[in-house]
Amino acid sequence: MMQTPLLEIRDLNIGFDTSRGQVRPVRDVSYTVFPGQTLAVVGESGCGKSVTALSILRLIPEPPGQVLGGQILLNGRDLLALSEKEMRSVRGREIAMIFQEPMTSLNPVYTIGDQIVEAVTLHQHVGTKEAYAIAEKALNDVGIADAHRRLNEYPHQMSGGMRQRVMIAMALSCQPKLLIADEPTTALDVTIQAQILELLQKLQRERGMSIVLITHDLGVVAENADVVAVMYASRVVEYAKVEELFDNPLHPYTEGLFLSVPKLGESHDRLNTIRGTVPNPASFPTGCKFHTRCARTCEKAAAATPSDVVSITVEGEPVKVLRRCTVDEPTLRQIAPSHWAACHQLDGYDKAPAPRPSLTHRRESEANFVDVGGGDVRAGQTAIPYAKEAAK
Ligand SMILES: Nc1ncnc2c1ncn2[C@@H]1O[C@H](COP(=O)(O)OP(=O)(O)OP(=O)(O)O)[C@@H](O)[C@H]1O
Repeated sequence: MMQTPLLEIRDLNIGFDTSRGQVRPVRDVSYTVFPGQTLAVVGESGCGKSVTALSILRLIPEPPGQVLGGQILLNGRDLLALSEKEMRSVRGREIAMIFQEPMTSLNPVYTIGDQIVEAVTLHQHVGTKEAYAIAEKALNDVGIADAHRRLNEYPHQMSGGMRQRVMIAMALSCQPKLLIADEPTTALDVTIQAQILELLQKLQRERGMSIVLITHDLGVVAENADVVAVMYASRVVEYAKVEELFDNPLHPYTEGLFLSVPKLGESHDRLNTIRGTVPNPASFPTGCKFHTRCARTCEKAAAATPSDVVSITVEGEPVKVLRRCTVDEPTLRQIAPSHWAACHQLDGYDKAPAPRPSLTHRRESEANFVDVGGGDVRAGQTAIPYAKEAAK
C-alpha cells in the first residue's frame, strides 16, 4: 500500500531582490519525502539547495527573499499558508534543522543543558526538572558519555564532533518528524563525519524520522540516501532512487559529478572536473542552464548537421553546442518508474546503463517512490511524483 508523503515540495519558486534586480535561485523545485526516508539534495555551491531547505521552515529573509509560487506540504498542510504563530510550533516540534557549523545554533554564553532545556520547554509542557531529565536523555541518545556532567558545560569546552552531537540532541529533543540536515558533517574530519552520519541513521531507524540531507558529497549520498534530487542552477535536473542514480546517471551534470569523484585503484594525473563554474543566478544562461558546461551537447554537436549547431564562447574559447540546448529549457522527463531527468539529449542514455561510478550505495531501500505510470510527462505537467497521482 502506498504511504502518504510526509513532505511534498511542489513547483517552488523563490526570488531575491538585489541591487541588480530580482534573482531567482529556486525555480520549479519539487521533491517528495516519505516517512522514514532520506532524500539527499546534491549540487554545487549556489545551486539553491539551502534556500529551498530554509523555505521549508519559512526561514528565508523576507525581504529581500520572496516565495513567488509553489506549495510546501507537510502531511498535506501547506506550510506557506500558515501564520507565523502556527509556523513557530512547526519549527522544532515537527521539523528541526541542523547546520554545518554547530556554533550557528549554539549560544556560547549558555551551558548546553540550558540550551537544550530551552528547546524542550518551548514545545513541551514540562517542568524544569523534567526538562533537564529529557535533556540528559537526549545527550545520552546521541552518544555523549557522562551526560549529567556535560549538561553544565559550555559549547567551547567541547570538540567539533561533540558540538555537532549536541546540536543533533537539541534538534531531536522534541521528536520531530522531519530533520533537515544542511551539510551536517562538512566541517568535521572523516572519522567523526562517519560517526555523526551513523548516529543520524540510527536515530532515524529508532524514530521513523524522515531526513532531507543537503550535501555535495556523493559518498555521503551513497551511504545515506534513499532518493536523490540533483540540483543545478536553481532547478532539479535529475531525481531518482539512489540505486537508479548510481547505476545509471542520466543527466550530463550528474555524470560529470560522478566522473569528478576520485576512484580507488585508478591513477589520474588530474581529476576530471566539470568545465567552468556554476552560473550566478543574476546571469543564468538561456535554454538549458548547463549547456555552457555540458560535454554531451559538444559531443552531439560534433556529429550534428551544421544548422543544428551554434558556437558559444566558454572561458574565452569558442565551443560548438546544439542550438536547441541554448534555446529551450528542458523540463524533468520520466525515463523509468523511479527516475526523472531534465535533458534534451537523453537518446541512447535512457536505455543503456552509463559508465558505472565506483561508489556503491549501501542502502538497498524499500523506498517508496510514487510511480506516475512511466513515459514522458506531458508538456506543462509537473513531473515529480505527488500524492494525488499516487492516490489514483
Ligand atoms: N539573502 C540573500 N540575498 C540575495 N540572494 C541570496 C540570498 N540568499 C541566497 N541567495 C541567492 O541564492 C543562491 C543559492 O543559495 P543557496 O545557499 O541555496 O546555495 P546552496 O546550493 O545551498 O550552496 P552552498 O552549498 O554554498 O550553501 C545564491 O547563490 C544567491 O544568489
